[in-house]
Amino acid sequence: MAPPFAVAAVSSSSPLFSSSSSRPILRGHPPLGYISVRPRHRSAVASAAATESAGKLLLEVHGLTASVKETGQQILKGVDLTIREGEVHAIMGKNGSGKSTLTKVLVGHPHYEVTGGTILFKGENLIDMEPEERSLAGLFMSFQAPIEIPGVSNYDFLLMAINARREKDGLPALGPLEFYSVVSQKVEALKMEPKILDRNVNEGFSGGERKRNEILQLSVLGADLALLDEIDSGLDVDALEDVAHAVNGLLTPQNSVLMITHYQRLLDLIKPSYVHIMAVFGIEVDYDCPDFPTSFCLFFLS
Ligand SMILES: Nc1ncnc2c1ncn2[C@@H]1O[C@H](COP(=O)(O)OP(=O)(O)OP(=O)(O)O)[C@@H](O)[C@H]1O
Repeated sequence: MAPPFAVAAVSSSSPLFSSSSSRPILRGHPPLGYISVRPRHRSAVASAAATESAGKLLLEVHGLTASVKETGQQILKGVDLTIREGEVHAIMGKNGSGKSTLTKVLVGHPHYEVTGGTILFKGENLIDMEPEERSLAGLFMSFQAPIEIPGVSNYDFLLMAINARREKDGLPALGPLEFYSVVSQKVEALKMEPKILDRNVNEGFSGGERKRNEILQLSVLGADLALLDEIDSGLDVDALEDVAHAVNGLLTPQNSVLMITHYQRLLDLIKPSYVHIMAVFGIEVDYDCPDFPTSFCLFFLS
């Protein structure tokens, strides 16, 4: 049976934190698998002003439930999540609480079945789209364990992927030489060896190389919403800084990032506008957090 985890967004400025101990006040038990990111305690005027100044809606998830297709085991039990353009969201929480499953469901991973709720991406029903269509619509996912593609070089893979995106956008295909000048700059920016382009996708790559390669794919393809699942795992300090620098360099007021992490060090490098925490014990805290001091997250994880 899946554990009774809940997800909430928290802020240091929240009155739910007592000033003396910085501990959150428990507010009863939210529904299992619950995620909410919308502030509940703002005044109507403050809420209206915030909505007016906020970016356009990018992702709207409501009451999402999902199961493992093969066994019918329910993993997601009613997820609500709203992401606007220009926001960086982080999800933290205990192992096995459903963080990766949520992102895999968003990209249409075939192992999972959506059993209820809605997902709108840029106003379109994401659930009706094939995984390829989701990618072409501007969704990118960096997997926790990136897969190998034997027999396909990194260079050919990236060229195919970018040309598929360009075709969808009505742009002419890039030729191999033209693309080389684009991709080699990205490789250099990520401090990767140029020969990484000639190697088969992820074949024999070290853990760190795989993670950098995921971010190389993101920087070549671009995305309206990038889902980054534990991009910090397996990276040494320098590599983490390079990867975070690359992700920060891709952020614009029009695109967004949803990152999963267990570590504060990533949040120190890629500053989140919202942090959602998979919490046990039915803690429900529900605020946005532009200046979130990430040590608060660790309280929940300890
Ligand atoms: N395809 C699957 N088959 C069986 N069980 C699955 C499958 N996918 C996910 N689960 C189960 O669902 C639960 C949530 O898994 P998930 O990987 O989403 O957790 P997580 O929060 O990302 O964990 P971690 O922090 O360890 O990466 C786990 O108990 C996991 O074993």
